[in-house]
Amino acid sequence: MGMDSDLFCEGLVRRFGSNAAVDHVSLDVPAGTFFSILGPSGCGKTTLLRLLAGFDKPDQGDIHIRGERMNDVPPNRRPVNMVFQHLALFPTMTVGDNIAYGLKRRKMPLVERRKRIARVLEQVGLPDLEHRNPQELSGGQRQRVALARCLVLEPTLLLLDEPLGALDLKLREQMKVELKHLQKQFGTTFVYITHDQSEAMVMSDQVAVMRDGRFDQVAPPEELYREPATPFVAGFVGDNNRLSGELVSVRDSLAELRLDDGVLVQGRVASDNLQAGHRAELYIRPESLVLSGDALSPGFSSMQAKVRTTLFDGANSRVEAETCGQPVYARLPQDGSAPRLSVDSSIRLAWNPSLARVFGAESL
Ligand SMILES: Nc1ncnc2c1ncn2[C@@H]1O[C@H](COP(=O)(O)OP(=O)(O)OP(=O)(O)O)[C@@H](O)[C@H]1O
Repeated sequence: MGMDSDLFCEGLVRRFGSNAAVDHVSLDVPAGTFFSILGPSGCGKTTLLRLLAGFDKPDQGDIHIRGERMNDVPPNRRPVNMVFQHLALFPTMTVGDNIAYGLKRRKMPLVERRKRIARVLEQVGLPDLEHRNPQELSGGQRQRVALARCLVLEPTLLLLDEPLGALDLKLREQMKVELKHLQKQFGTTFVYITHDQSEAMVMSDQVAVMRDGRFDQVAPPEELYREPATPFVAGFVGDNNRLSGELVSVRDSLAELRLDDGVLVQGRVASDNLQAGHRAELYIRPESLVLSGDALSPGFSSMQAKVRTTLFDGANSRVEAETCGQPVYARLPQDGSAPRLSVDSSIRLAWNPSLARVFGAESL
């Protein structure tokens, strides 16, 4: 790890005027990792990627690729390739010539070039399309050619800037899975930026959640989902309900909260800024809320809520209810066991406190 990683950065800062678009970011990406940087628009993802590619220079901090310091190495000398959202394949060149372009510039002999092109097209599942033009391909095929064109150069790092952003929903869903398979097959280290949490979650080995130029948390997808380190991560990654109230007490690792309608509920302590008498927020996922009758499982917390509507969406069907003037969502089982819920009826939603996370309200 550390300096031996494919990508290792320490304390990267990039300022525009008084605003730090990248604000002390450190990262450590071992070889063969699918690493995503996930964050909302304007959080600094593109700025960070440009530093890695060498299109821009950090004001502070160091970038190492496979142990070599890159700060003063120009983009074309870095072992890095980049795939953009609007991938520019050369429209008048065949697929084969598009892929050959970078190899030619490296002065690779024709015979070797032919071999590499055939192999990479095979690997991306397009063995017969070498002589087509890009406009004779589907969107997904074009995407795969763009990847093949980069991967054939065998970069240490492939940087991907929202490459699925321009595709329609169905194709995007399919390409997510395909990209993940391709990355594993090639074993190339991917650094992928996106604002789409589902993309990041499905594909990545590690996800860095970025906000205001900083990383809030770097973890595998499942850990981000189950153990979000900050309220921002809890709210940004996957669906979550947020209930706010006043902290009553903390015992062992359980926090007790008084919601604004007076109900006492519990969840696991998730931050070290919890103080009795201060505001706190409890996050509980829709699938962790159960519709409960009179018999409450021992140790469970519960609250009353009023049904607003039910939202049918197959396995992701939910009820939208209201408590303390706030919407709450609970997953509805679709095996026929879900009760019929009429609008304005009162329901009880219960949860195992170990599945809820309690943060102190952030002082901004
Ligand atoms: N050349 C520049 N000059 C001044 N400010 C800039 C420049 N480039 C980016 N910024 C600012 O830096 C911040 C981060 O921008 P950046 O493009 O990195 O965000 P992003 O996360 O990639 O957003 P998006 O998902 O919308 O592309 C923004 O506040 C942006 O306005």
